[in-house]
Amino acid sequence: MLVAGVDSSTQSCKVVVREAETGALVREGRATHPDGTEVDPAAWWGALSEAISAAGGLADVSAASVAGQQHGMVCLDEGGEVVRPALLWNDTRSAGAAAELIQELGGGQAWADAVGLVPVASFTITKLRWLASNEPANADRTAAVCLPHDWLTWKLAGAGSLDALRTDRSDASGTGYWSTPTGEYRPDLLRLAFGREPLVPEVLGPTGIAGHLPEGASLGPGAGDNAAAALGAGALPGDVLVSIGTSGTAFSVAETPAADPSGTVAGFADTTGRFLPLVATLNAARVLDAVAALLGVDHAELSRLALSAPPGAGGLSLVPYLEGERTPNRPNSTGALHGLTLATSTPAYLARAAVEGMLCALADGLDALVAQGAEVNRVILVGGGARSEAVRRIAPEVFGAPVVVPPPGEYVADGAARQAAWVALGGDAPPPWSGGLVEEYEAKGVPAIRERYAEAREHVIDRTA
Ligand SMILES: Nc1ncnc2c1ncn2[C@@H]1O[C@H](COP(=O)(O)OP(=O)(O)O)[C@@H](O)[C@H]1O
Ligand SMILES: O=C(CO)[C@@H](O)[C@H](O)COP(=O)(O)O
Repeated sequence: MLVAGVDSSTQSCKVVVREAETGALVREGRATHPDGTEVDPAAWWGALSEAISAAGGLADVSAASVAGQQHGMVCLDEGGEVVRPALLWNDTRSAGAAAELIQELGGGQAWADAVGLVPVASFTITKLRWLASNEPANADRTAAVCLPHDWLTWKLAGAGSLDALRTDRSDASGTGYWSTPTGEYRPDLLRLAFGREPLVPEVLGPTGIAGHLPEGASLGPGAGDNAAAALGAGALPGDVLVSIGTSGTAFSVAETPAADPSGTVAGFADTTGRFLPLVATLNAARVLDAVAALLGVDHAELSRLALSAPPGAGGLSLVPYLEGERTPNRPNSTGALHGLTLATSTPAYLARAAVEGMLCALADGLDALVAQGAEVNRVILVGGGARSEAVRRIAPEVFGAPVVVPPPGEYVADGAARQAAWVALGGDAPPPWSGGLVEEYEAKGVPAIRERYAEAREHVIDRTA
């Protein structure tokens, strides 16, 4: 029996077809997404169709699930047409709306208690407030609001009435109007943000059926991409997953919901009925892309250069806020390079500072998870940035914990496929797919890297416009 999993992520769409019982990979395909923090969902549909074709089609699968980038606001009118391009998780125009909403509900603690997170520009609820305030005609046309994975699942199921929209608790928990602690929508918060209650998708349980493909295969509930990665990588208690994709994320599977009034840790839900405390940064793999482009080298050479410079890069510290930042909440900030001397003005030192700076921002996230009660026995590194040898070898020095790297793969799409297998096979738990051999990286922690970074990150300036 075959199942399919989809990862509709920020930069691309990936499809895997696997054997339901064993998880063995049978076929895969991918296609790219356009750049930008505002994207017409039609581009995702085009990329999904291309990736499905590249993966040999879905005619022979028994079930499929879609995972996707979290938080993006997809507004639909009464007829199911998209009202405006989706605002993505990394679009910071709703930072002011986030500040308003925090103040209106009575502060961070009130939000953490109500839904498990404190609004920042990434979360859907702030985008709805921005729409109501800045594009009233588009707000008026909005009959339903859903997330990227909900919309793609609905399209795969034939784009019926708006009542057919479905989601899952992991992605619902990133909206700001669904409560992780209670497992219910908060229509009052939707009204607070948007002035009224647009239709929102029904939230399915872990193996709920969201619809069917034209050939009859069941569509699972799907998931937010980070929750799907946790399922795909088979994280155990004491593991923290760090994903280095467009976003950088650090998260673990927990038995109880997080409620961090500072907003650093977002108290998301996972795909299985548990919880997924998570810290996200806006700047991860693309920091390395940018520095490689700046130096005129490819990723392999960037990695070689970084590893040729000493730990700490001679005091050169790169603060990676190239897209503004969400953790810490500095949406208008810019990146910075501190500690430049004649000796450190070389490609090798810059490459090392880029890798270390990007990892230091994630190490701050690990600290925040620990403060919320997470154990960090080991870090599992996934995402495109984990393909860099420099990242893999420098990560334990920065994190001060052992790092394991599963074989290169598409862990979000795999998690979606494993959910689809659970839907197809039934039972109390997803099938126990065995992962491949992991590579282990251990190194003595180098606290000086983070100490220097902590000093540097206090000295950034905001963008001019
Ligand atoms: N060897 C490598 N070293 C560093 N970065 C890499 C490498 N290979 C791919 N990447 C980067 O990883 C990112 C894509 O990772 P991915 O996890 O698929 O992101 P997303 O899920 O956000 O679309 C791109 O920015 C890409 O340039
Ligand atoms: O905003 C978050 C998590 O809260 C991001 O992790 C998005 O879910 C996008 O993920 P990638 O495309 O970078 O994997």
